[in-house]
Amino acid sequence: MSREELMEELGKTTEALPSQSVEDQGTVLMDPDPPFLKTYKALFDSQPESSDTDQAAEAEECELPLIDLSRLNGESEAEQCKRDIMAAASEWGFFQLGNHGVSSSLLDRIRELQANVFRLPFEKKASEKVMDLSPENYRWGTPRPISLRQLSWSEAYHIPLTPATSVTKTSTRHIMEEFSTAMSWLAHLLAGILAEGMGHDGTYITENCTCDSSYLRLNRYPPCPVKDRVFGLVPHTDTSFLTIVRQDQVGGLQLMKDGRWITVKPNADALIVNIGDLFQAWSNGVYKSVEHRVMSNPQQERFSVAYFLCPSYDTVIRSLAEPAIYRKFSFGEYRQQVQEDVRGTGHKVGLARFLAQNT
Ligand SMILES: C=C1C[C@]23C[C@@]1(O)CC[C@H]2[C@@]12CC[C@H](O)[C@@](C)(C(=O)O1)[C@H]2[C@@H]3C(=O)O
Ligand SMILES: O=C(O)CCC(=O)C(=O)O
Ligand SMILES: [Fe+2]
Repeated sequence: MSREELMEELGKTTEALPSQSVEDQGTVLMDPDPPFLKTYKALFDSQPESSDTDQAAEAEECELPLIDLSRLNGESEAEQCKRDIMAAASEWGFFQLGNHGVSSSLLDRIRELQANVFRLPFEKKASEKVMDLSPENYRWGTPRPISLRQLSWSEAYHIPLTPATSVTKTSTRHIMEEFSTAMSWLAHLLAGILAEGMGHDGTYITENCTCDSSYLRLNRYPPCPVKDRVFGLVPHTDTSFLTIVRQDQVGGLQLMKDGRWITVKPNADALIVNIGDLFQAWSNGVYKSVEHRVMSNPQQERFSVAYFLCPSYDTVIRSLAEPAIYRKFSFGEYRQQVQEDVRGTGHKVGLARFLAQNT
């Protein structure tokens, strides 16, 4: 969708903007960035300027295991390819996919859509439906950070993949559906291979991960003038079975490996796959949901899009093996606990809340 088409589509809603004096209007109207410095002023004023060394120090760059997915088509190579996927999920919790079959033109159209949507004025993103993305799905910063270490200098659209309610599908919805269909197919393929590695035929995943519980997350990381004091996205593990991420050339994604942060080298042709909390619990710790974060960048804005493979809320995650590390829990219970912790303490606790011996 070109910028002209987008502005045309938005033209119908521009008069809805709040009436402000010209200079305010100038500020309000055009600034796409969320008001981080203003909103979290108390934190910036009260916390020392000292930048946290582990954030300032450049983490070493690594080549994530790269899996060439076309090997699955070869008679002889398919089994080895599956073993490589299981090994990466177990030792790294992360791997990259080459020859994944998602067209680069689709990836480019998603990036272009993100650039157009996120460049709209913050006021509009926060208060109005932008194309068919509603303001409830627009997130930015962190709900109630206690310290700057808990603040994420980023904004995101969280897009549930329930079948589109609107009959007239806008071009946005088309692009989203095309992309999420491709991601869903890949995610189910990988989940099936990982489940097979656990001696299960994977139907448990495919039957429970209907598309209406998985979701897309469009991320934008605005340029950050206080780079050494905040993250683009705070360290976290994902609340999913697995996540497929496409980052752009700017880079900044880091993951924890052997107690050290390492930077994932951007590779425009590859998709990044990371194991989420639910696969770690279900596999009883065989597959690892690894902490990752995004570093803020003073000069360049960064975009990424993530697809989260999630089961329905009533699906019970029960460890396959004994003794179970985690007690069984429903995905709904898990999500609820994560949200409670994020709202209450400013960060996600995650699986540590569900250790078996806690019962
Ligand atoms: C502030 C937070 C919300 C989040 C957990 C976190 O501490 C940082 C990352 C956020 C994220 C990103 C990916 C997923 O959408 C999510 C569910 C997750 O696992 O980590 C969200 C968390 C959330 O919104 O609950
Ligand atoms: O932007 C990235 O590269 C990673 C985003 C991420 O970790 C997430 O959305 O959970
Ligand atoms: Fe993540």
